[in-house]
Amino acid sequence: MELPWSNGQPLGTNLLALWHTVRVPLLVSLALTYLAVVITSRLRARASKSDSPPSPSILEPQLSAEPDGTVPLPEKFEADVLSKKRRKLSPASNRRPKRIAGTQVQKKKAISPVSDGLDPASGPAGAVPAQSSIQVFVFYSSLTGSTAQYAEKLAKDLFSEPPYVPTPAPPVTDIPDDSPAPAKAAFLPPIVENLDYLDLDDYFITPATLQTPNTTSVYLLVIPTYEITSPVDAFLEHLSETHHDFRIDTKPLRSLAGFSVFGLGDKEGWPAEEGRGGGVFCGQAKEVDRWMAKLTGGKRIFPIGMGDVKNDAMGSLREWREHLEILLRDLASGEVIAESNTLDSEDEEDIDQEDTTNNGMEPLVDVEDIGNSMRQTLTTSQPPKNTKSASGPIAIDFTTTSSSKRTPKVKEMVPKDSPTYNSLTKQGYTIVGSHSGVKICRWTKSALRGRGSCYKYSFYGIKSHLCMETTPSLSCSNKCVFCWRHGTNPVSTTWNWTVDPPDMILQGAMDGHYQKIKMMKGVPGVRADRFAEAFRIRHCALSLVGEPIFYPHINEFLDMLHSRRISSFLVCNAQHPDQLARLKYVTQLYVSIDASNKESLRRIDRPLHRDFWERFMKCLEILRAKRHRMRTVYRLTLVKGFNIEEEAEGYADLVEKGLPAFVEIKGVTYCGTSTSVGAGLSMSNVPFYEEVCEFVRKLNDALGRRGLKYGIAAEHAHSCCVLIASNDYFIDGRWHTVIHYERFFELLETGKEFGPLDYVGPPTEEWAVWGQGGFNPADERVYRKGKNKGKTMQEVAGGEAESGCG
Ligand SMILES: Cc1cc2nc3c(=O)[nH]c(=O)nc-3n(C[C@H](O)[C@H](O)[C@H](O)COP(=O)(O)O)c2cc1C
Ligand code: SF4
Repeated sequence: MELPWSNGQPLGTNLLALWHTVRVPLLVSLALTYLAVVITSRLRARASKSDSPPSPSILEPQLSAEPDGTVPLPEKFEADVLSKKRRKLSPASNRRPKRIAGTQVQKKKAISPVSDGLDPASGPAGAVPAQSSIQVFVFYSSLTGSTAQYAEKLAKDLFSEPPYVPTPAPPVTDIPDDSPAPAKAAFLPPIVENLDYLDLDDYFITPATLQTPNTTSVYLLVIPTYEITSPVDAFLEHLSETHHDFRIDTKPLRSLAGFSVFGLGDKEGWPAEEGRGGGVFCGQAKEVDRWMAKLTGGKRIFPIGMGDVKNDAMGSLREWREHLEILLRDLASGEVIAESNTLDSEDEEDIDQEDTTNNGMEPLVDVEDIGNSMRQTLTTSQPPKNTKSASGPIAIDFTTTSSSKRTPKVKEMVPKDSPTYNSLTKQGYTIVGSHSGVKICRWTKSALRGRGSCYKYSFYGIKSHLCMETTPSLSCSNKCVFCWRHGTNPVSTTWNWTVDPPDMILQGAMDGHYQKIKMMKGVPGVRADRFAEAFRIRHCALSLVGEPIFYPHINEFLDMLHSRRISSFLVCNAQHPDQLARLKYVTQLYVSIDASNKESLRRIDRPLHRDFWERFMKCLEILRAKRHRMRTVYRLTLVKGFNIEEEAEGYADLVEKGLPAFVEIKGVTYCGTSTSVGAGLSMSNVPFYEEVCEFVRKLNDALGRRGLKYGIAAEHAHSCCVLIASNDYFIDGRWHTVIHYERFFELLETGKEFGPLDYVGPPTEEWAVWGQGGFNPADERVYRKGKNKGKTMQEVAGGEAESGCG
């Protein structure tokens, strides 16, 4: 076929010619058309985007329209998003109802800032008004100070962050909403309380009452566990006694809004998880949880949490708090009042039965399962899946490791396999039996080398290399800030351990002492004559650490010492009037007077007894009565910033009360333990000798003003110690502070009554009287080099010096 415009050429040739003719205009027009299409579509897209509602994926669960057209945003967006958005909206758009796209949720909730802001008054206008208040109390107990920090942190962080939502709400309509409910009650700022010093009756027999009307309380308890006796034991005992006291309602704390417990423990040291009590990881916190469930009638807001102090306990506390906050918010909304945990009498029996039949074992919920178990707890009246009973304690393991090792219950005060035992032996103590200790003092070593004895030689004639320092009770009822016990010794108000016989303790202590003396034989400078003498103990200082008077057979122990012609100094902490009253003869009887008034004593001695001041005063009365039978001494340990300033008059009043024969005043020895550091003690609290002397003069003047006949008798500047003595010991124009030891034993052997002035020794050495320094010229004085020169031996001695009350 031939085409009209083919000019007789073949078809291919003609088509090619045609393409060459039209190609340029054609390609240009195609490109222009494409450009026009792209630009139009982009402009459309931009225009349509500016009209779209917010992305459902971000705001969907929390948003819905308000009648006034504003949008109640979830709290975490409130600060930044809400203000920006409201600023953007024109008045016209404000009047128009806003269309919100997304899945409809079951309940619309917008938490009022009042429920999260801690002060209702600080809530912005338009916030849901608070009808009542909830007071959160954060209680803690602490032996070495760390739990105090966790408790403070908990109180500080509570509600400080946006609400935590465990899982994002799935896009279905029939599940409960995790977002916070409107608050009906406002949270007042949390109050932190130390259980160790609280009058427990005021908080745990009846709930703490506040003056504020319509206020209910929530108790959060942060509890460490101790295998040894600790203040937690006293708290547990109080809870148990309250529950069993027939005069008190068995659920006296039922009007609390709720409680929850967080335990702190050391999983590496105490890996056992089953059961409760000391020796088990967080075992005592579990006990507290159980008692609180009983006393409140099951008002457990959230299951017990646990933190391993060696494995991110702060992180565990944070997780626990975040979950707890959800339930606290719900509590504030009035929707959930721990009702699934409410106990009836059958439940209580179950718990009691569980104690005996199940060996106290509790199911653990893994941290990953918290969301699920919580959801179940909140939404159904059934117990959570992994738990045996919602009414029993539900332990949540916020730590990651696990172990099945069991630790046996402790019956002895310091068992051989305990950390206390290890810690004490590392510090150089020899543990005798299960509750006694002996340690060679740095002054004993010094005397063996001819470098001087301690103040006891200057004041009373005791040679340090003939002195044994020991205690029949490593436990004490104080937690003095300057104590050397490194915070690991048992503390208790009563003796509740097995008791070793006195002869065994004495023999063990002497063996331990001689063993340590033997180890000195190779030490350069040890004098042969003194080394030989040292194997005949002539004096026993019952001080060291702990409370010797605590030992039930202390009188027999003293008798044994005296029958071996070993004199005795006994230092007690003025907290055990009954034992003090029962005490028979001591060569010299001391009470530690660490402060002149109640508040100062509480701060410095941190006593466990709630009636510590009454006990203290009673002991002074007893001492006053005993002054006719034996030499009595007040031991003052001066701590700068704690008990020196403005206290001379107060101390003078105490001297007037007890009329001791002597007042020994010494500067504190800085031990630098974490406990003392935790209590705010540093080298700056150690007074210089001049400061001690200045205080002594003030005290002496104050005594004079009261008409009390005392004088400054002797000094031992080397150990920062000064002696004030009753004028009874100023005989024939000279001080007679030295003891006639042989006479003391003879008097004892007569079996007749005698008094302290019957065994007064020779005059105080001239070099020891006040103003002469107190260093025996027969000894070699050694000064240390370097920056410590000029400070007292006590300051530079570090861990080698005598104990806080020794
Ligand atoms: C002597 C001693 C005994 C302890 N016994 C236990 C125990 O039985 N179970 C446990 O979980 N933790 C035990 N711990 C670890 C403490 O509970 C943990 O260190 C806690 O943080 C101490 O709190 P605090 O510093 O406030 O006293 C023990 C610690 C010490 C020093
Ligand atoms: S210094 Fe003495 S009284 Fe004070 S806690 Fe230590 S052992 Fe007890």
